[in-house]
Amino acid sequence: MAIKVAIFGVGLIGGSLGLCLKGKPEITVVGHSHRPGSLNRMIERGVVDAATASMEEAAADADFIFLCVPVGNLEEYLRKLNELPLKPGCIITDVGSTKASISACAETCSRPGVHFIGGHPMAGSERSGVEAASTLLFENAFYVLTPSAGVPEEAYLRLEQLLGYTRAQIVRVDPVLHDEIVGAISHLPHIIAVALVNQVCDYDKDNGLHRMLAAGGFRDITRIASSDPIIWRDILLSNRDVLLSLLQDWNREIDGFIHMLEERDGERIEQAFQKANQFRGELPERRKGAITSLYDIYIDVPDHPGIIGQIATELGVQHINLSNMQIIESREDVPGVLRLSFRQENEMERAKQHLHAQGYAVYL
Ligand SMILES: NC(=O)C1=CN([C@@H]2O[C@H](COP(=O)(O)OP(=O)(O)OC[C@H]3O[C@@H](n4cnc5c(N)ncnc54)[C@H](O)[C@@H]3O)[C@@H](O)[C@H]2O)C=CC1
Ligand SMILES: O=C(O)C(=O)Cc1ccc(O)cc1
Repeated sequence: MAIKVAIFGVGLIGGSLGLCLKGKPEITVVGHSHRPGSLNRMIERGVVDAATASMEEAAADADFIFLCVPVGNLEEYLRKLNELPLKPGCIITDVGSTKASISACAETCSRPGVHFIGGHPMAGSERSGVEAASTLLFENAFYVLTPSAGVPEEAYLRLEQLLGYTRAQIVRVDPVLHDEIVGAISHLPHIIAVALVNQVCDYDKDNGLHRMLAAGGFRDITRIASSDPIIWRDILLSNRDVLLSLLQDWNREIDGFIHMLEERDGERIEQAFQKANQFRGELPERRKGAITSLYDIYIDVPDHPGIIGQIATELGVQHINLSNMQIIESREDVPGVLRLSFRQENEMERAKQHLHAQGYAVYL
């Protein structure tokens, strides 16, 4: 039975969904863009089977409609779709980073035979646009669904089944609770990263030394400050009330540090680092809240061209399956440390021994 999937907004997330679904049995993926000039790009990038600037054409006969536009445009799309002829049983879902307002909007404009199920893949990056789309983006990540009470279980299960192609782990969460949690673990960190970068940017104007000396820690904590301004403007405004409350708590945390420093209270400073260290150590570190454990080793990578490809080839020749590799930058001009991740402990052990025998500094 043919399944038509329409994706509105084929950027990082829409494009990655397209890559996960295109070419799967019976599935045809149609991309929609409000800018006719970007239709060719999504075809060339291979993320959709067909592309159109007509909402009617994209939505006609679709079994699933994914809204992947900025949060500030979601409600307008939902309202417009509701005025179009849609296939009976059609499921409309979105990928927006907030869920309370779009879920409330869906309840006000729901219509019989068309089901809205809010969604939020808890994976992404600071990059944006279809060029950054990846088949692997959602693998092992959590994918939140926020169906309202009126959504038939059959529709929920149909969407869950389709999303199986993303290899993400589906979790059902209440939309308001979703925004509170994601406000704390994603939206607040983005604000903090941006505020910190801008603070340092202002100091840097005097001499340029801050920029030059900025080390690994600054880069680690501020990567997400490079995220798309429009996408994040919309997310923050949509989760305004939650964020205002979280920022009050943040001010209290910072006041705590001011107080500890004023009092030269070394003991409390130490305790603050210990508490953070312990909680962070307990996080499911393995990227994107992974379902399956990964086993990691770290190696120092010498600074010469082709070294990373050489290491991957050496493991390949030994038939050791590498699950992921990541350069952990310490300085801009030095490759630094390479993290190699394996799904099997014995593969990690074999890699460790092999690379050690080849003269690499390997550690766990
Ligand atoms: N960036 C991330 O890491 C994540 C983003 N999200 C959510 O996914 C959605 C899309 O974000 P990304 O794919 O990152 O952004 P993106 O910028 O890569 O893609 C956005 C897409 O929407 C289209 N678009 C932009 N403005 C529009 C407008 N005014 N009207 C109609 N279409 C418009 C763009 O042409 C583009 O195809 C957002 O709602 C965001 O909150 C969810 C999870 C992760
Ligand atoms: O790049 C990162 O670490 C992110 O935090 C990506 C991200 C951005 C927005 C979301 O709604 C979910 C995930």
